[in-house]
Amino acid sequence: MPSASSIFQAYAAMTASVTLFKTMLNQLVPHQVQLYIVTKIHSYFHPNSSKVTLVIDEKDGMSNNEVYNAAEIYLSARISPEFQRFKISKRPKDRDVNVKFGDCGKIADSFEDIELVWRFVHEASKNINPNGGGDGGDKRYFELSFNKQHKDKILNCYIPLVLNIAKVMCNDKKVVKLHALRSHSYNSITWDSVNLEHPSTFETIALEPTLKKTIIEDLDRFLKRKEFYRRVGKAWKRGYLLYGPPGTGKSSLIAAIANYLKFDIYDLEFSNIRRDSDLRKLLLSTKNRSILVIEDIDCSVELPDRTEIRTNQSANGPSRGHHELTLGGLLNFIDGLWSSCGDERVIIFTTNHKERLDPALLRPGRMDMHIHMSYLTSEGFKVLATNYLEISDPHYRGFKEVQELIEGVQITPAEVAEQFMKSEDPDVCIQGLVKFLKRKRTSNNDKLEEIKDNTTTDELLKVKRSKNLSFIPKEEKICTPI
Ligand SMILES: Nc1ncnc2c1ncn2[C@@H]1O[C@H](COP(=O)(O)OP(=O)(O)OP(=O)(O)O)[C@@H](O)[C@H]1O
Ligand SMILES: [Mg+2]
Repeated sequence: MPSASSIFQAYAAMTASVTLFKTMLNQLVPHQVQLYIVTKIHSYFHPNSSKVTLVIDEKDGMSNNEVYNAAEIYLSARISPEFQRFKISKRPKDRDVNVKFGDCGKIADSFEDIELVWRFVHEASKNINPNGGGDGGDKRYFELSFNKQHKDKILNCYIPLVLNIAKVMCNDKKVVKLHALRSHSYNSITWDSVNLEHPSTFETIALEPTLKKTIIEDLDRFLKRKEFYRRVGKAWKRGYLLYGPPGTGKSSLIAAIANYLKFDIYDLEFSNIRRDSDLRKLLLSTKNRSILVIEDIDCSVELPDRTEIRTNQSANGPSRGHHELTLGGLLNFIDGLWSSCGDERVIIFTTNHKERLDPALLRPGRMDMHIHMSYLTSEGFKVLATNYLEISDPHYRGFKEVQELIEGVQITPAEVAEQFMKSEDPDVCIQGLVKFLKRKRTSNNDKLEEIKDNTTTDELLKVKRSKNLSFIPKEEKICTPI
């Protein structure tokens, strides 16, 4: 049996050699390398420490954390049937039920062969609110764990992918909103919103097929060109001017565009706005991915143009008129300030009288595309017959006669829609439309005869145009991308 003194001697010798080894190691091996070796040895005995965990809090200070929101949406599509517990909710304005990954354990995911585990954590606040629940100080976060060596790839590729997938999923579910102006008693004006229930889509709208195709392609191109707009230093916005007689589908086209893009509509009614400063405030509070609509721009409000304002101001001092809103103020936003602080904006003006518009609004570069919404054509009639009467057979009885009549009479889609609403029997509707078209043709002929007796040929032509009488060849639908 070894004596206590021999044990002590052996221990002293070992301590001395460890100290000597340490000194030599410190002299021979740099500190960084030593650390690496120690970490490697440690991770061999503790394999879990090769994992890293990202914590994604619900809030970042006062603001929402976009990564948290995206993770919530992304993971909702990955809830597998074996989960026994998850959350569902539906807010009044939601279209569908939302499924959320709640206290249901872990969700495994993979990205380029990297294994990932998501975990949802909810820490209830200890302070009890008398109205029920916590005091609002509950903490919610996601934990995302994976092997440390993939940290850069996860941060630079996987997280952006989650954000993008969530954006697309959100867009699919998105309920398009219509924002309209609301005046308050204390002289301020704000946006008020409702769900856009307008059912108009590119399938239901009666338009020349080529015009429809051109508009859809233009919108698609616009959405794809974020980088292009950045490169050429232009604001990422697109302007459309829709012009044509009442009832030809200008407002319906706006709703179809909104439903297609899933963009909210901001309906800017000029008569409610007094000053440029109000206009600026309202426009700055609109969101990206939205459509700003100004209907009937020619008669919305008497917008004095820039030269008028300058002349009035030099003659009478600064204008203190009731309406201090100027065309310049509006144009500044379209071209200047607002364009540079908003992304994915569409601006649509409508008018029944393009010729009355201020040339400043029409000059190239301001409205990218001028779209003429005109009277119904044979092709447009087929779309309406399919939508309203559910008849897609182009040889259906009565169609030939209607199409011949339509070629000689100017009739709006709204007028045809009205005829098609009169009965549930398609044959009755077609007969009613034939009679309506014949009456319209006769009354136009009578008017022309009456005018003819008292006017010269030039005047007659003018009258024909101004009254949109028949026998004038239909103007071609103009669609001018600028
Ligand atoms: N091109 C069209 N395709 C399908 N339906 C149409 C079309 N044009 C008009 N309609 C029908 O007529 C109704 C009125 O159309 P809409 O309000 O879009 O016309 P508008 O051109 O905006 O008229 P206004 O100049 O008076 O504002 C619509 O609700 C729709 O039912
Ligand atoms: Mg309209």
